Amino acid sequence: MAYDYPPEKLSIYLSDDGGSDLTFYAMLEAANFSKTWLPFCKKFRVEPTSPEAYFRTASEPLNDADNWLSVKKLYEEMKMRIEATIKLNRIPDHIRKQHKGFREWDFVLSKHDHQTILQILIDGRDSNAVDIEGNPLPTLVYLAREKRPQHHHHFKAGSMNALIRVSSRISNGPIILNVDCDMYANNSKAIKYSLCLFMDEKKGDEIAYVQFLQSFDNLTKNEIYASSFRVLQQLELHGLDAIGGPCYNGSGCFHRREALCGKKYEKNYKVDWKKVSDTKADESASFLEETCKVLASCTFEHNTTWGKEMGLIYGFLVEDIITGLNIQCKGWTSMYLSPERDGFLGVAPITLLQTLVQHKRWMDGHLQVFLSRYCPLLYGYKKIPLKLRLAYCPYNLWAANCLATLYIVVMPCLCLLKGISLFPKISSPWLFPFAYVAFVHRAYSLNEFLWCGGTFRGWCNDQRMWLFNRTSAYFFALFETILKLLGYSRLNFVVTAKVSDKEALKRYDGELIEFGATSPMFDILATLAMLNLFGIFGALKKIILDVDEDLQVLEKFGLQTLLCFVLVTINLPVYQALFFRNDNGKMPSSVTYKSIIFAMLACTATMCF
Ligand SMILES: O=c1ccn([C@@H]2O[C@H](COP(=O)(O)OP(=O)(O)O[C@H]3O[C@H](CO)[C@@H](O)[C@H](O)[C@H]3O)[C@@H](O)[C@H]2O)c(=O)[nH]1
Ligand SMILES: [Mn+2]
Repeated sequence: MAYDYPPEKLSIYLSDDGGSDLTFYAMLEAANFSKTWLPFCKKFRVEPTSPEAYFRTASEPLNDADNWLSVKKLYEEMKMRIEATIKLNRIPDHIRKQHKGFREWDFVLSKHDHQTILQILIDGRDSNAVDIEGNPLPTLVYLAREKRPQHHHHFKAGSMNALIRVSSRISNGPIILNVDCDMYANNSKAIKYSLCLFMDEKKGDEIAYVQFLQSFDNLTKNEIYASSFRVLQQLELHGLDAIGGPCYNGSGCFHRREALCGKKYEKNYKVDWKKVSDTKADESASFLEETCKVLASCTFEHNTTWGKEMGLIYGFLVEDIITGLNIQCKGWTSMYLSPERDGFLGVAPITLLQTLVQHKRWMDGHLQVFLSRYCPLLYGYKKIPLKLRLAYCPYNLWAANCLATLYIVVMPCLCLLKGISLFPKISSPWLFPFAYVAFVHRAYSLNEFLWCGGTFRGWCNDQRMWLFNRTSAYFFALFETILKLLGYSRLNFVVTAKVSDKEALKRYDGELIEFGATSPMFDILATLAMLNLFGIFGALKKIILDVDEDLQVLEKFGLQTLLCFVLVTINLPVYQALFFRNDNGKMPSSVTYKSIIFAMLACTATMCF
């Protein structure tokens, strides 16, 4: 709400897919607080404009400290009221009386079974809707779309489409910004920046969306879970600008409403910005609340093209990617923006399992896109440049990467135990191509990583996460996508966890990898780690026992042993979690036993046959 932009031209919509009266209450409090907060932001040039993030680090200014402190106190009191209510887990009567909207929850059966709840908390057209200094406030709307067990809700895409329809009736702004629930505005100029691109006289009218770089405010220095996608975001996505535009990443993205609603780009399409502004409805707020409800109902989309041609596309785990691709295939371009001060900050997963689950969903979704009729190579034919079609493919095929990685993790090590040499001898000239791939390619990657502002340890962690992801999350993603194709499994969006306990948070800040749960993914990771440990033992045994052949062994198995050694080094935190840690983040003992048994079985089987 506190963006550096005329408030009367802003409307903010919150989609509550949880359909919770607690969220509604928090929003009501926020609406009230905004009357103080907006003038405060202007006066003290607050950045970031999220009070929670701002007060976490800011200290009072020298001039007008009293005013500053009183607002901070107001904020903290509000926070306490909200937290107390959450603890109570119901809305007390004196609060219920504050707003007619609470009455809606008398009819809510559960979060999966309720009517549309639509409340205009601040009506920007109302002359009484002003802040404490008498300036207008932006419109603020709460929406919980209708949910019924017998109707599919299509996850985030469904909720976005409901929002698009409701907002088109109430404010109908030509540009839509969408932000995930775990992100906050970090740069009050972001709207103006994106408008600069949309309103560019030469190229602006071609742009369908402006995607901001996704950053996170909870990253540690060396990013143990490699969540920032440093190189991808800072180099690769920028590069796409030159060949048709970046993909849509789901959050921190400004869309042209028309393009999002399915309009095709026509040559010489021109927007007259003076005309598009101010097409607001002139009915009363309560009338709008009643008439818009049907737009967010379960049945509204039946027999329409919503989810197919209009709005976000249904049926994919990466609704954002597929929607962006579809828009580009309609002739629009897109742009990538990464201002010096990040536009939006989000929350990255803080445990290994959360990270793996998130990756699994993404890779599952990407592969699903590749195998669907939207496969960029075919679907984009004659619609988008070949370069852009090709650029989508590496991401789409990330999951398939698991096969090669699993091979390189398992086979060299087993062959080492069995005494089969896979790579050229150390003295052979054929060693060169292998050495080249192994060292030069990694050196290049390290260089890129450092260039994008990462640390050396960060790069090592990044490499480890590649290994973990590819051998577990991607493998399961591949597996599940195939099952889905064969009709054995259904689409399921596993929401990334937003809360974790304090101890886990501490370990995260200390950059200690959090296992602490049983999961088939951990079984795989631990087994592979054990396997390579056995491989190294086997190699050492050979070197020590065959004393006179000493050099022969190294000569023949040098590269293979080195590979095993590198894998063992990458896996050091796994051994630590398996055998040496005592905190709750260690590997559960069932995983330890399983991994030892599986690895031993694999080794014995190889030795015997
Ligand atoms: O049934 C649902 C499920 C999710 N969401 C919203 O979708 C957003 C993203 O969900 P989250 O669990 O945070 O997923 P992430 O993995 O963090 O999200 C990334 O990946 C998603 C695609 O998999 C994109 O939609 C997101 O924009 C992108 O940030 C959140 O705001 C959710 O509230 C809904 O509204 N309804
Ligand atoms: Mn998220």
